[in-house]
Amino acid sequence: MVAQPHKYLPKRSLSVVGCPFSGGQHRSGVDIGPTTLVERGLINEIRTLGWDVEFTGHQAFAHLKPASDPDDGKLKNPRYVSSVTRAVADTVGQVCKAGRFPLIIGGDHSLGIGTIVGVMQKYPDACVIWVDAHADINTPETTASGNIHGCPLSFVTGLANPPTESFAWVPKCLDFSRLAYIGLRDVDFHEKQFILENNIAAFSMHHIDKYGIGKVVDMALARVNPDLSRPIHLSFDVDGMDPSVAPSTGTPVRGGLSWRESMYICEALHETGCLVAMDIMEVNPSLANTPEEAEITISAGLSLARCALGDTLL
Ligand SMILES: NC(=[NH2+])NCCC[C@H](N)C(=O)O
Ligand SMILES: [Mn+2]
Ligand SMILES: [Mn+2]
Repeated sequence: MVAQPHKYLPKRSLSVVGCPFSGGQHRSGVDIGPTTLVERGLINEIRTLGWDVEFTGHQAFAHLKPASDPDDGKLKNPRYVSSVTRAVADTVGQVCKAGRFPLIIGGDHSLGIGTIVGVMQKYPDACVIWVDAHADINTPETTASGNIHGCPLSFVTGLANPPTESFAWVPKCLDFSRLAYIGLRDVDFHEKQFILENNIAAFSMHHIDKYGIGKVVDMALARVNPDLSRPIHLSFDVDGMDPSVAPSTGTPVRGGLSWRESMYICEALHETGCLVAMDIMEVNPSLANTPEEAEITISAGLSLARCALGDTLL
């Protein structure tokens, strides 16, 4: 495919939305993901690609942390996650409405609640490509861990809506027919049922082995965006990548996307001219056995951003 002119953005303008947040899971350090990516030159790398980049510092969440936040059923930190994702939805909504591309860097994947709600405010018919080892579609009832980063898609699709009282503000804004997964390999029992019952487009590592990544991206687009007539929101959990290329993450799963398969997804979505928003989630530089492990994970995060934003190989 030859790169198309962008269908939704008048010019290459982008806002980096840094979300230093770890409340959707239990391992500390994922909150330094965004700060580390920016320190390692994210902004400049994107500017080099011809984007006008706005970055006015990371989002501040500390004031949103309640003094006490007892579990809501099984859900951990429900009030904190709710307030943070609500603030992120506002910010992302404003960025999109201003005609800019939000590049949201996490932080844990509970932030996806906010990024999807925000993107849908401007682009209500957008589709979501969710690259992840996990399906992140547990409901407050089915979650075994209580970690909300394993639940965002049940909230925004209405599978669990309103999910609980603390998340009553979350609109049902993503139809199952507009969600496609790539890279799945660690999906919980109930999540498999939800995917099958609701006919969600789901491409696991098995499909990538069988068809190759080129075909899988085409098949995913054929399901959720057949005529390339819808905006695309790419939500990339770095644990979708194999731990050999992205080891510094909270829930690594062996047998994942290679470096090139990961970059290919981003390049191919860029080429559609429909990409309007991107999340890079679950980079946790503190979970590294060696400095090299953190290094390669950060490089991978930077590279995903460049590939999605028009870096070309030639
Ligand atoms: N965004 C992630 N890394 N999610 C991992 C989710 C793991 C598991 N399915 C859970 O519900 O807890
Ligand atoms: Mn994951
Ligand atoms: Mn995830």
